[in-house]
Amino acid sequence: MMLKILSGNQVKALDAAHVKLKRISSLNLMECAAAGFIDWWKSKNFDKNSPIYVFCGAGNNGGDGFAIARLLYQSGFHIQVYKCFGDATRLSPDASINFKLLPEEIRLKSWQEFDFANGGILIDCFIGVGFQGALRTEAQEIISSINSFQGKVISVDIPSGLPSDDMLEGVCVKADYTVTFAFPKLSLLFPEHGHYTGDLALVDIGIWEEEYLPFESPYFFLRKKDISGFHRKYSRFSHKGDFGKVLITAGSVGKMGAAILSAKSALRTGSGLVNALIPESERHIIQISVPEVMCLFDLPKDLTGFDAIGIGPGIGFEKKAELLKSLFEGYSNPMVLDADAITLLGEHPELLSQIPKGSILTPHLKEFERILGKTNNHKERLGKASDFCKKWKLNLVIKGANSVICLADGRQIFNSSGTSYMATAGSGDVLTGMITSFLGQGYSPEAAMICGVYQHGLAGEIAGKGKRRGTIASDIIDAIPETFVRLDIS
Ligand SMILES: NC(=O)C1=CN([C@@H]2O[C@H](COP(=O)(O)OP(=O)(O)OC[C@H]3O[C@@H](n4cnc5c(N)ncnc54)[C@H](OP(=O)(O)O)[C@@H]3O)[C@@H](O)[C@H]2O)[C@@H](O)CC1
Ligand SMILES: [K+]
Repeated sequence: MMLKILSGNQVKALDAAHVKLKRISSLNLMECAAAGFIDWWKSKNFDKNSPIYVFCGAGNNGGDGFAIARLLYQSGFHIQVYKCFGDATRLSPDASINFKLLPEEIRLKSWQEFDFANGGILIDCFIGVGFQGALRTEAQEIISSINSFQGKVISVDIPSGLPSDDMLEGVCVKADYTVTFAFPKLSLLFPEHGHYTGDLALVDIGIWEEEYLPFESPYFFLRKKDISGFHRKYSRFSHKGDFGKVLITAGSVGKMGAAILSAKSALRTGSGLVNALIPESERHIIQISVPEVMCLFDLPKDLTGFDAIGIGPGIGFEKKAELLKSLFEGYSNPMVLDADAITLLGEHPELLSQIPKGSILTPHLKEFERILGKTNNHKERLGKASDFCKKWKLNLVIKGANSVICLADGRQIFNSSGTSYMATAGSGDVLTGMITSFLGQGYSPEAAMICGVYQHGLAGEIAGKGKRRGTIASDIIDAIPETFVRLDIS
C-alpha cells in the first residue's frame, strides 16, 4: 500500500479516527509528533550552543511547538519560546496543556520582543494545516518578520501561511527545512513552493497506511518501501528472452548522445536485448560507445516481436510525424513517448487517439504545455493531466523535483527520490530507457513507471552524492545497478 496524501481539512478526521483506533489521546499524538521531530533534529547534528527560538501560535501547531521546546530543553539546548498569540485563553486544549508543561526555566516572550537580526535557529510553529481564509494583518507581520530572520528557519508541519492543498497567494514563511507529519501536505510538493518549503522531511507519527483507506484522495506519495512489490522476480532458469527485447528510437545527426543514453539505460535496467533505430550514417557512434546495442536503420515491417518501444529523445522532427503514425499502426502495446515525440504530438493532436492505450508520455514542464496547453500553476497542471489521462487512457510522468506519475484512472503519485543535481542534459533520456526497459520485462505501465521513476531518482542521488553539481547523465546510468542492490532486487 502506498501513502495517501490527504487534504488539510481531512487531517482532523484522520487524527480522530486514529486516536480512537489506538485508544490514545490527541495529546499523545501531539507528543508523538514532537518526539518524531526530535528524532529528525538529532539526525541533523545542529550545534548545541546555537540559540533556538520557538515561535508558537494558538492552535495545535503551536502545541507541537511547546512540546518540541520542552523536549529540546530536556536534551540540553538553549530554548526561548515566542508567543504569536494574545493571551493563553486562546490556546487549543492540547496546546494549552503543553503550554503549562513548559519548564519554568524557558523564557517566554511575545514575538514583538524578538530581535530578528539575531542568528541561530527559529522553529516555526505559528500556523499549521489549520490555516483558513486570508492571513490577518498581524499574522502577515509575524511571517514577514520571520522571513527577515538571519539564521536558519525550520517549519513544523508546513511553513506558516502556506495553504495545505492550494497555491500560495499571500505571504508565507520561507523555511530552510520543513518537517511534516504523517504525510506530505500536497502544496509542499508543488515546484512553485520549493523556495518556501526548503528541504522536506516526513515524520512518521504511527498512523498506518490502512487508516487512510476511508479517506478519498487521488494523490499518493511513493517511497522506497513501496518499490520491491512492483518488481518481477526472475528464476534461475530465466534467459535473455525473459528480460525483454526493446526498441529505442532516439538520436539524429548531432544528437546521438540521446540514443546512447537511453539505450544504455535500458541495458543497465536489465533489458535482455536492445535495438536502436537510428540514422545509418551515425551507426559508428553508437556501436563503438555501446557495443551491446543492435542498430536498425529502417522501421521493421513487423513490430510485434518487440516487448516494448521507447521513442523520442533527440529524434528531431523531419518526417517524424510519419514515423509516429507507422509505429501507432504497427504496434498495439503500451509504448514510451518522450521529448521530440511529445512535441510532435503537440503539433499533431490528431495522432493522440492513435497512441496505444496505456502508453506513457514523459514530458518536462515545457513539453507538457505543448500537448496540454498553458497552465498557470502546478495545481492546474495536475487537474489538466488527470483529465488528459482519463480521456485518452494514457499515462503521464510530469518530470521535475517530485515527478508526478499520472495514471489513466486518475491517481497521481508523487515521487520522493531524486536530487537537484539531476537537472542536467540527458537525464530525461535515461528515464525513457529505464521505463522502456521495465515495460519490456513484462511490467505493467504502472509498475514500469513506479520502478523507473523511483530508481531514476535514486540513481541520481547515488551519483550526486560524490559528484554534486558535477553529476552528468552518464553518472546516473552508472548508478542504476546500485539501485537494485539498495532495494535488494536481484
Ligand atoms: N496528524 C497530524 O498531522 C497532526 C497534526 N498536529 C498539528 O496540528 C496542526 C493543526 O492544528 P490546528 O487544526 O489546531 O490548526 P493550526 O494549524 O494550529 O492553526 C490554527 C491557528 O492558526 C490561526 N489561523 C488560522 N487561519 C488564520 C488566518 N487566516 N490568519 C491568521 N491566523 C490564522 C488560528 O487563529 P484563530 O483563527 O483561531 O484566531 C489558530 O491560532 C498541524 O499542522 C500539526 O502541526 C499534531 O499536533 C498531531 C498530529
Ligand atoms: K508552521
